[in-house]
Amino acid sequence: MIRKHEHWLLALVIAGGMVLCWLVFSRCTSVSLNEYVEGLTWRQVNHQVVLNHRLQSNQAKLMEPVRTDVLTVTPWLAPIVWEGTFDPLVIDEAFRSHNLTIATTVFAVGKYTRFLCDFLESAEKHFMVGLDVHYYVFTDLPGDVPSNMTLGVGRLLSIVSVPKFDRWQEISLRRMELIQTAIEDHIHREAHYIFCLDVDMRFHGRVGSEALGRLVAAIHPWFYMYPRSQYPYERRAVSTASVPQDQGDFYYQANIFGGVLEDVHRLTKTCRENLEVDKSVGVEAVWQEESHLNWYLVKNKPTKLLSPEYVWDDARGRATKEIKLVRFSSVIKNKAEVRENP
Ligand SMILES: CC(=O)N[C@H]1[C@@H](OP(=O)(O)OP(=O)(O)OC[C@H]2O[C@@H](n3ccc(=O)[nH]c3=O)[C@H](O)[C@@H]2O)O[C@H](CO)[C@H](O)[C@@H]1O
Ligand SMILES: [Mn+2]
Repeated sequence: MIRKHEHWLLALVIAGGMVLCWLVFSRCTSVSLNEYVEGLTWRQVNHQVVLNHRLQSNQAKLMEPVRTDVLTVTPWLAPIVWEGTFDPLVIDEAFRSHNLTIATTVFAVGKYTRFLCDFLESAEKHFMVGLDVHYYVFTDLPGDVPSNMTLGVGRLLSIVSVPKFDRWQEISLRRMELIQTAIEDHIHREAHYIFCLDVDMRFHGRVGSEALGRLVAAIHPWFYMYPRSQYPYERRAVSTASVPQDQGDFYYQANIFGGVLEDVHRLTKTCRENLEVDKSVGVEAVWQEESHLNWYLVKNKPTKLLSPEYVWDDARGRATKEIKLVRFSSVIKNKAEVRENP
């Protein structure tokens, strides 16, 4: 009787040991996976503003705000960049000596390759002029990427081959996954900052170092005058992108977002994971990856916001009086003709 009892005890100890080993092993593998991602080495960014002793901006006067018609700082003390809030000479001088490389991702899949020429030509005139820019063109049609474009000094273009998905929504939302993977594969070694841009866009004015920050997003040109309850966030609780009526600060447009590699990597990884959870239950958020981006930015506040000057829409017509300068805007496109599906 006692012997039988001992056998049971032994079996119990062995089983317990096996469970313990499995727990330790599975923890080790998950830790090492996390470490792989966290172990990426990010290029350090120097945030000091050091100016040439001869260069001074006009004196800023505390009692004379430069813009009284718009909000220039958020409740969490992030600046909102508008014309008049910065001195381009001072900002450029402050960043010039840091030898920065700005990775710039742009997707041109299927018929969207037709937008590349104007996009790149205008970017060469206005986007991060004076800094090193490395464009990464993600496309399924490498032969359609303009090859005769002369890029400025310090500016490079690489082509990243990607598959074409059947639906435009899928092409658009898969960008989160493809950007995450590209950062892990090589971009983390190659750049200090990254900007992720739509291709059906054109630059009209300066988008320079004033737009650099840890985590940067642009305020959507169609919704900034509305209360948060009217923002087109995903509202269905079944989606991981769901935002309740009483939350949210601004509605951001996904046509331009960026920041330092580490922060943008975390953003794309989280959005990609949430997009996959949604997909597994057959849900697609109302504005695809833009809904997920907005959900992320409700929780993780951007450190710098770009006013709608930085993401205008030609379809809105002439800019309103608070927009002193349209810098970057969506071109009008025939959606039915250019997209894969309605
Ligand atoms: C006014 C409006 O309706 N805005 C929404 C619409 O923006 P957009 O109309 O700006 O979406 P879009 O058609 O420009 O697609 C986004 C980007 O994906 C790439 N692309 C897309 C399709 C394709 O066949 N090939 C290709 O390369 C390309 O870089 C393009 O710029 O859709 C987005 C979908 O995420 C967002 O929800 C926007 O809020
Ligand atoms: Mn677009």
